[in-house]
Amino acid sequence: MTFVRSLLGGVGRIKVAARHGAVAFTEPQAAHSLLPTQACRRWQTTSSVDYDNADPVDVKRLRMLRNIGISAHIDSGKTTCTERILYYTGRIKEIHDVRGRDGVGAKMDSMDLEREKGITIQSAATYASWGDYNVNIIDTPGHVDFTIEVERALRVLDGAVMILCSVSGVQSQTITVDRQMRRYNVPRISFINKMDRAGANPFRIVDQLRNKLKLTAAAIQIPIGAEDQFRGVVDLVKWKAYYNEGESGEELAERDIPEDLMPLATEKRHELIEQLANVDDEIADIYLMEEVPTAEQFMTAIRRATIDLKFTPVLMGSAFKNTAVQPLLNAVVDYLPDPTEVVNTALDIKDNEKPVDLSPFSANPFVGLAFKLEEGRYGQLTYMRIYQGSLKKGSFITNVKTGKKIKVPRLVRMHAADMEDVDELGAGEIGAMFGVDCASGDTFTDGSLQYSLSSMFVPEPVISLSLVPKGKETPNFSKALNRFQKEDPTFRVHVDSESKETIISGMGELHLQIYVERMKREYNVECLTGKPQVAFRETITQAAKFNYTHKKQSGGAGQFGRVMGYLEPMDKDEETGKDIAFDNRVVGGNIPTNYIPACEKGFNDALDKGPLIGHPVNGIRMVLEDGAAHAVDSSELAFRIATKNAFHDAFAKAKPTILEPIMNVSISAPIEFQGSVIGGLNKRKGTVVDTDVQEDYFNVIADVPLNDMFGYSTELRSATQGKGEFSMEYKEHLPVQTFVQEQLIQEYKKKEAEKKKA
Ligand SMILES: Nc1nc2c(ncn2[C@@H]2O[C@H](COP(=O)(O)OP(=O)(O)OP(=O)(O)O)[C@@H](O)[C@H]2O)c(=O)[nH]1
Repeated sequence: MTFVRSLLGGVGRIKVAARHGAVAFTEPQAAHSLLPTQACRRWQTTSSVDYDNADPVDVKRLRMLRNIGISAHIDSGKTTCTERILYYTGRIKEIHDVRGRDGVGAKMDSMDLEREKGITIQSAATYASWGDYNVNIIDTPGHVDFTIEVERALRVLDGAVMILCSVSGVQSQTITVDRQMRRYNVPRISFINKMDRAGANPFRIVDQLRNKLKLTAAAIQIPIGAEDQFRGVVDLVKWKAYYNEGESGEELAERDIPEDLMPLATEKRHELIEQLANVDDEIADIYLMEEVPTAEQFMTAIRRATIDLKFTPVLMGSAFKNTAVQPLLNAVVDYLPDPTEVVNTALDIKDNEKPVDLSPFSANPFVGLAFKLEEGRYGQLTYMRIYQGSLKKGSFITNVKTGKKIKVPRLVRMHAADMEDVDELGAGEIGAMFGVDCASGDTFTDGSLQYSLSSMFVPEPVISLSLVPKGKETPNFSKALNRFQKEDPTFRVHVDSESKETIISGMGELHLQIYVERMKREYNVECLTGKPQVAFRETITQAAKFNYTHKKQSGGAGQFGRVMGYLEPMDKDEETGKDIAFDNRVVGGNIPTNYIPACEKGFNDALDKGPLIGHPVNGIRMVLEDGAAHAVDSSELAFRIATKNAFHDAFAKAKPTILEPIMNVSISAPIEFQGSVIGGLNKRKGTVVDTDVQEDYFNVIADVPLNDMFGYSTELRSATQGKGEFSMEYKEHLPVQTFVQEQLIQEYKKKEAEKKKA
């Protein structure tokens, strides 16, 4: 039997030098890592797969395999749910709850910090057997600061379970997860958890899936009993009632539908048929004839529509109360695709990067994607999804990007923090190799193919902190930073060229705090941190010309370089994710070609520290059209300086502006505090996008500049007597208001002047 499991990783930066506790890094391999992946896979129902020419044993193995992710808003119960799945599938012998209530903690939250804080930080992966099926599960973190973990998981998975809370429903992070699932074309089933909670209302959540996420969704179950009387579910497809029995709900009893539930079951089955008829022709015909589909017709239609990304079946249960988790597992195998139902496309580098469909069988030449790197106790672990062919211990594979051939020294499958050695992993599977040096996102083949699988979407960091190790200098400081960067592409490190301070940046305060804490716990390096700073950016809003001559003739060899051209705003390129370009259009040799790279260097020098407030410059194209050189005095340095200064001149004329990260903030609190919460948001320059009221609680979603969110948790706590909750996620960078721009510039000038004095 073959299994799979695991998670993924980041495009690392490579360390170049470490001195005085500061670390310098080369640029990340960003262009490759930013390719959007929409184009790289699509879904198919089984008809176009060439099963006839494949090994029947391999086909059977693949048909019995599911690679799934579990994603949701924070605290919806993903970890609890995964724990129950592991228990019912026999992977673990006992149930332990999150937050270490019983001193053990859930199996999937294996880092100490995770257990203490009761949140999932690194996605843990595991596999389980359900009947004749092998299911590989990735438990992804819910907090927005760890979005990259979710992105990585979705890239290599074939299907997902989206968990929602039966009371809170669609929350801000659910919207993020929805966006990610769409980006990576992941078919999903939805699971409404916490059905035991007071106020649980699954049908209101189904409405939210339709209205807020615009999904064609329908419940395929109804609950038996409500809140603390919740005891099981009626399956509208199989037309049977299911109850969990036994101490931990390990027995699933099938009975007839109770009489009193018949009217609701009939109504909801009708709704299911109606929704399916909208997306599936076969059900549409049955619906028009006013008939009821058979269980088999229902199941094939739900499977077809789910895999085609047209429909999400909605299930419900209570992981914590051990109710209706087994039907969820049944739905995973019944409705989510196996690896042969996914068409993954690679680019053939030998053939002008022509897209080629990969064939998911083990007999084909090997193609795999290294999607996560993890530095563990026993060395570097590289997680790999095998797209075609098989990966064998001791075999040689080639890194397509570097051309380096390596031997697979050791191959394992992961079970949270534990591992199990294996000799071979077949097509469609996920596993990990030891001791292989590569970057996350690298494609490996057997050497006969030069295929490249496009890589993962990496969001921009929004917040940064300066970091100084306390006490004596230690190489562990740079070692830790280097490792974190290799693991997590949203965690960046750079050294401020003037202050020589090490600056870390990432997706939120919690994200950075966790790394500072891990430095202390795992590397014994305590650090002092500066105040969190918003990751502003600088850009221009109109084109402006430059014509700049750099000239110096004070004794010795002179310096001469003249550059002419213009700057213009540049939108992000959809294909490459790049929004910065240097375009050389000099003809006739007015600037000799050997000086052009120096000009480009000058342009890059100018981007690091914007002229307005010293933040990075984005969204700009520099077009070099003409210039002049001197036979004796021109040099690379002269052209580099000329271009940097020309950039500054033109930047000032191009209506420059500061961009700030805008956060999508979701707040919920008791209804009596609605006025003060909305008032608080207004004061923080928030724009309310949506509000809704459920029972005695209200939810509000607003866009607020990150710069105005500092201290918000304290404010919310005091405004709601500690009863309000909020979460936020990065939405976009937008121009700051004019007066804010003025303020920021003045502050920056003052700081610079103070630095000079000192
Ligand atoms: N009432 C109730 N509580 C639940 C249920 N499932 C989980 N919980 C509780 O909800 C809290 C969060 O559960 P987790 O399983 O950690 O949620 P998560 O989604 O993995 O959380 P993150 O990893 O932090 O995003 C814990 O206190 C659980 O005990 C449920 O079915 N009913």
